Amino acid sequence: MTTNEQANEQRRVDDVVHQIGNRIDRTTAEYNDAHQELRNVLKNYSENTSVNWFEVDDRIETSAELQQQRALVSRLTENQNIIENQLHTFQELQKSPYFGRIDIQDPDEAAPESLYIGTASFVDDDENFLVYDWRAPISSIYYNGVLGKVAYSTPAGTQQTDLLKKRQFLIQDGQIKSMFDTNETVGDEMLQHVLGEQNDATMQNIVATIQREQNDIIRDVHSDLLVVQGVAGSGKTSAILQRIAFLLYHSRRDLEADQIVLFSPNRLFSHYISDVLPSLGERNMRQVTLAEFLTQRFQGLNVQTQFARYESDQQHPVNLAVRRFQESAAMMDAVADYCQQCPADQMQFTDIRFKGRVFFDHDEIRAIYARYPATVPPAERFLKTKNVLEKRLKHRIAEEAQADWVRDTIDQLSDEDYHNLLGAKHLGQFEQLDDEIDFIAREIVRRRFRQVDDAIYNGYFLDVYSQYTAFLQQCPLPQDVSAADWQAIVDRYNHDIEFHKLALTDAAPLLYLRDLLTGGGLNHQMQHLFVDEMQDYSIAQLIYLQHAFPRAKLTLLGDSEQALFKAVESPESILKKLGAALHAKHARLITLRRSYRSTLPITTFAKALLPDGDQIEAFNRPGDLPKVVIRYDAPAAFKALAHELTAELADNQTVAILTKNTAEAKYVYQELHADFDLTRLTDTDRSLPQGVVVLPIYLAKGLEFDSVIAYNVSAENYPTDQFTGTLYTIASRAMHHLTLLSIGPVSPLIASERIPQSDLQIEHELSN
Ligand SMILES: Nc1ncnc2c1ncn2[C@@H]1O[C@H](COP(=O)(O)OP(=O)(O)OP(=O)(O)O)[C@@H](O)[C@H]1O
Repeated sequence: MTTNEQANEQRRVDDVVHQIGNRIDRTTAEYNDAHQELRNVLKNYSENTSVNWFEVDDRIETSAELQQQRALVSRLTENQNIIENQLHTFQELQKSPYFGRIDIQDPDEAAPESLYIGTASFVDDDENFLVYDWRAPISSIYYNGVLGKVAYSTPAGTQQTDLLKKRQFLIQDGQIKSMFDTNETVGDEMLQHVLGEQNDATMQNIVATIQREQNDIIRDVHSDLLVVQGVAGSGKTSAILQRIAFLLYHSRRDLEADQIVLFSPNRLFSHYISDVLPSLGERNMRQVTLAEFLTQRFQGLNVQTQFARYESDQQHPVNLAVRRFQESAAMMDAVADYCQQCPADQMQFTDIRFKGRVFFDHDEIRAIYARYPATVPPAERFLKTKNVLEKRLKHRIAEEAQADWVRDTIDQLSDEDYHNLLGAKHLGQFEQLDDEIDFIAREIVRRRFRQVDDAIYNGYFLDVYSQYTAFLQQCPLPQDVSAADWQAIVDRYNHDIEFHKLALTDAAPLLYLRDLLTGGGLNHQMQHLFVDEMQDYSIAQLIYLQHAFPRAKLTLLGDSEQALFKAVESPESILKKLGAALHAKHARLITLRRSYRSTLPITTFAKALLPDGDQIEAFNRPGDLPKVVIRYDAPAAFKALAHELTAELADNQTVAILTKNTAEAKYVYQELHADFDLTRLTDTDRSLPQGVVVLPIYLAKGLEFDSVIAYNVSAENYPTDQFTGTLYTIASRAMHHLTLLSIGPVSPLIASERIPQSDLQIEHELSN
């Protein structure tokens, strides 16, 4: 690239930055006006709320006026927020207005045109696009096309053009730091630069360097089930976030950020990714972990977390055949069949009680339920039963309203209470005073019986926990599960429930059973459901999530090699299984094989841990070989660990010691915290502190660190290939440096012929 050319480009950058600066001035003035207007209205509002609270008629009038003012406040606040967002977008653009340029020659145009692409559009006062949003239809050429004839989709159909030039820029604070012309989709030079940077504790957007396969994930608007299987560090999480930004742009009118939900692996991760969408001018989607979701659905029960189960699996043998069945689509089908045919006499109805006495007897409830034929779906029968109970409750209220205690209560009501009970009804609305008194009487009784009303509304008259036991008792079992093993599961479930506990494996089938029988649990608002680290979810859980969010399109992302909780599966078999279980109409699998996170030596080592690791393509970023440090007792090991830590801290911003489980993390913390600024992270932590962190690997899922020290990769600690996924996940968290500390002989997974010694630096101290 000639310096002349760079000077021309810099002149354009200067001009665009100048125009953005002018726009910022104007927008700031607009913002100040909007802010002042809002303040005036708010002042007026707070003055109004302190008057006229004594006379009922005045109160009603005041309330109408207040409602009008509240609507005005909300409109002005929204307006102020919009201007504030615009301002923020312009301020970001001013620093780095764009990262790409494409020159195209449209068939019906005389001359070629240069288009510049950035994180948002910028249009000058004459309606010229000085910068195109990276999500605009034309921008897809930048990510997908190689020079020559290219096509791109627009709302009006596919368009053709000739791509003459593709240029990438790195612009910081208005200055071009580097620029390259490329024929590739997005050239490696730029990626080298971006990936070589240090980690700054939160994830960055990748819009300047999105790769072709990632772009397919981001721009897919047709699939109802999109499964992404990508190796560690291949940009799955990045792709989800840019996909959300794309979807919000693409469906601006009918999709809001809070109609998108992401199931994330842990709370640290939620925080780690929280800056990406705002950096693209979008609001964050909803985020929830599986544990949070289940806790919310099972209020009052202590549901086992994935982490607790992982820890417990390491200590107690697991009956794999039973576990496989409990987590399968067959189990969920069995639940659905059971609910569909469950006769009234097997429904576990319970009494609705009030003040220690039976208000509605369970046999009365059963008789109502039994009125409706078995052809009516169970949730509908349940709803009809609720309606009948509501009617009967109304009747009981009317009867009770005649009781003496009610009349006595009315006599003692203050004016204020009387008006409160009248609620929206105006004084004098009733023709007879008796009617008004009757109304008040029923209102008093209704409030007294609210608990019964709530019990009916919430369907508390069905004991879903015993119903689940009844289901388990009759559940058809696969051949490899014996009746005795199954009975042990039923007993354990009953025992747990008694202590308000629930095993993770029971959560999805139990929720499914509850929803199918009672008709609750559905969220029709969500339009997109994303599940990251899907390999840690059972098919049963995914089926439940799809059931719970019936309108949502699904994007599931994972890496079966990183399965800490179960065995590895091939992407194709996963898609087949999911497509069938989730009844997808348009299922699509995208496989990402190129790993971007780690240096070449780290990825080379990590992939060699896996039997089929040669499918992983390492990005060619140079770096030091992973270092294996072997010591033969704990004191020597901690001395070495302290030494390594000091060295790593000198060169890196984020250093993590990753362990196999919580017990190890606690131990490492005990040994080191006196000498280092060290934080042990647990599943309640939400953000990554400065200094060194120590945490079990399952809490580091989805995260990355400049330097990783894997604690105790000895043969004793990682004896068999059951731990391959754990070790691979640990190694693949490292961006620039990886150290493997072993106390005693190193794991056979590392001392394997698949890993040539030349791929490692080995520091071996013989015991004396
Ligand atoms: N196209 C890209 N341009 C620049 N950086 C990228 C690109 N794709 C991925 N990266 C970077 O690679 C790293 C790994 O990405 P990400 O965390 O999205 O991968 P992942 O597949 O979700 O990883 P894992 O499954 O191991 O958690 C991040 O630092 C991300 O910014």
